[in-house]
Amino acid sequence: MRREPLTEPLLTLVDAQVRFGSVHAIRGVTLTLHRGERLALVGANGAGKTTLLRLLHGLVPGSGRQAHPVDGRPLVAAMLFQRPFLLHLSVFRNVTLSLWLRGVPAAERPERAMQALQRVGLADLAQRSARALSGGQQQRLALARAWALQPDVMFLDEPTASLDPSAKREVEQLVADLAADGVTVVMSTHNLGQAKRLCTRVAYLEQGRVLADLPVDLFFDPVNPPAAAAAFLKGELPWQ
Ligand SMILES: Nc1ncnc2c1ncn2[C@@H]1O[C@H](COP(=O)(O)OP(=O)(O)OP(=O)(O)O)[C@@H](O)[C@H]1O
Repeated sequence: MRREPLTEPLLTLVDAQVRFGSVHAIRGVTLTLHRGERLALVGANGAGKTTLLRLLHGLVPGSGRQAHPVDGRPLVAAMLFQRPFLLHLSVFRNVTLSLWLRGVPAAERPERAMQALQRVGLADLAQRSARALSGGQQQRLALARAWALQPDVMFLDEPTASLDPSAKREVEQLVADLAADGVTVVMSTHNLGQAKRLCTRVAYLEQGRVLADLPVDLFFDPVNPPAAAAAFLKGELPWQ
């Protein structure tokens, strides 16, 4: 497979550590995230994927993180959680409120919110209560809310984990669309097929360490799988 040249770095971790009391959740992780990459984090339950996403986003205190400026301004990032946290408000207000929280001027909010809702196919439901949406629609709303922020990078924590196959496909398509728009993506997933479909690079975590970090074709090389992840890959196949 042809390798894309690396673009400028957005985020760097150098020997990053995260501790929750006696739990050492991230141990000595060093990685650089470049603009335009789509990085999948894979590994068993408790390996540290969510914590690594939260560290990259700056949501947990940890050492060794550096966010780089983009075109001379601070990096803009957004995170999507496994189960979206939605307020008891309309679909539209859920988006405008997050724009308000990020300091977007009032005059810009309605248009940006509607554009984002159109992008995810929810414009017709703008006035409906967000809590009345189906699981797949809620995840699409969460994507719209993140996309409205015009982020450089999006962190997705198992974005399709609780969805049925058709909602899963819709959300996967939207993630692919966001990436095609130039948004850098880091996502955790237990679905290796999804990592293969959506990502350019895969990092395998075990007990808080990154044991393999490779371009997607090398990670899933059927002849020479990365030794550190071979047992995991064998256990998780066949892909869903
Ligand atoms: N807020 C917290 N307080 C204490 N321990 C935590 C906290 N968050 C995570 N941990 C611990 O850190 C380790 C890594 O958890 P994390 O949720 O990052 O794993 P994961 O790979 O995302 O797991 P899963 O696939 O089950 O979502 C686990 O041992 C977990 O119990």
